Amino acid sequence: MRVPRPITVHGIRAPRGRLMNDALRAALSTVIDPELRRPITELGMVTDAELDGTTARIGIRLTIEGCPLKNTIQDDVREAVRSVDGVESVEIDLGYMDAEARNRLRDQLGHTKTNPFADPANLTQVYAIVSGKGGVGKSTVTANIAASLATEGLSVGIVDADVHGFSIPGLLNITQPPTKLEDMILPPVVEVPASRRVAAGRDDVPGSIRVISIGMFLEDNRPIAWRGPMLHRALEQFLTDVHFGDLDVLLLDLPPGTGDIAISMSQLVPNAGLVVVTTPQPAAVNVAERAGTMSLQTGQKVVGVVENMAAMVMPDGTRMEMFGSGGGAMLSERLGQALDTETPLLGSVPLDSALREGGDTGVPVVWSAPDSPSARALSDVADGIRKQKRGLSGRRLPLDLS
Ligand SMILES: Nc1ncnc2c1ncn2[C@@H]1O[C@H](COP(=O)(O)OP(=O)(O)OP(=O)(O)O)[C@@H](O)[C@H]1O
Repeated sequence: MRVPRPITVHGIRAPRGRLMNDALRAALSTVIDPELRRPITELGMVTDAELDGTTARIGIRLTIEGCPLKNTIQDDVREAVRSVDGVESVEIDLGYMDAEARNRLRDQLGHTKTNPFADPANLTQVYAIVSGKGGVGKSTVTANIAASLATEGLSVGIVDADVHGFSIPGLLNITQPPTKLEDMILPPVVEVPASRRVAAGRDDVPGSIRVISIGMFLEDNRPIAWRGPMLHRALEQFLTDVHFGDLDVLLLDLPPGTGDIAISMSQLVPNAGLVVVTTPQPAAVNVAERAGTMSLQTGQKVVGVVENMAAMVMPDGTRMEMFGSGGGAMLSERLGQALDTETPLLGSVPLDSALREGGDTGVPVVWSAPDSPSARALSDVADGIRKQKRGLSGRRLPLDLS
């Protein structure tokens, strides 16, 4: 029987110095690491790619042992390699990077262990979603703004630093823990569902959401009793140790109120704009106003107000104002006067069972029921945020004044 000869190999060397098969390597370059969002061939993860008869032998080196995405990467590798002419079976030799390789990778990613968002030249738009009191829907609004922006093809990050009510992982159905790569943390990534990407005409530019949450670092569901300095350190670590890559937008979900973490945030991310969430109730507006006017002390900008849990339109056309009405407009006006700047009402999100269900199932309503009244209002809020111009405060301007 004639044994097929291995296909000729050209040029490219694997990390161990072996020559790789061009066609297999080209196929492998379409496999994207789910966390790092780059082709595995660029990340030093492919150690071998040989065609032995009709069997493709692929060497893969994962970043860490117990990598939570091991199966996904192997499946993607198999699928990509099977598409190459002449391949009938795929054998994967799985290994792991040593500390040196991981450090090289960290350097290649440009992770500097500094807080990139404090750099005035950083181009990421940063917004803190704040509220005067708990339970007004701040986290739900955050998750949906992120989902809506990602649907438009943006790369979005969320820092969930709401120590007392961290809920972002549940709202986005994230069960995968972050990956630790030496002193760098890779956050789990949530992809926009294919159907939503296609509907938004963004199939070619897939957006994503990278999430880090205080809840990912706690055992069990124990309550956290942290004092200010610990909260400060946690937020600082999220901003320095987590590798978010190049983000278009970073959203910070902070505990409600005007406590220590709000002050820490203003020190760690001075350029962050504030989005103040309130319900339509006058009592909620008073406390939300205090959260907004904190910006007078911190020097941050309030970019707008979101009214949540607004009137629900019933099947007979009547409006059910469970929490009253007018709070959003009132807060927008009061903050505008107090801060002497425009603080628009970015949207009024009605009470909607589709929104609550989306939160319970981990699929934001802008994805699960995009035509529902709450999803439409939340998409408008995201549009309003997207149109914000990044503040020039603290940024270097291209002027030569010498
Ligand atoms: N417009 C809405 N319609 C129906 N349910 C809503 C709406 N907004 C929020 N909810 C529900 O209200 C509850 C509280 O929302 P969420 O956890 O987002 O509030 P929060 O302000 O982040 O609270 P905390 O700061 O205490 O964590 C959740 O169960 C959520 O599903």
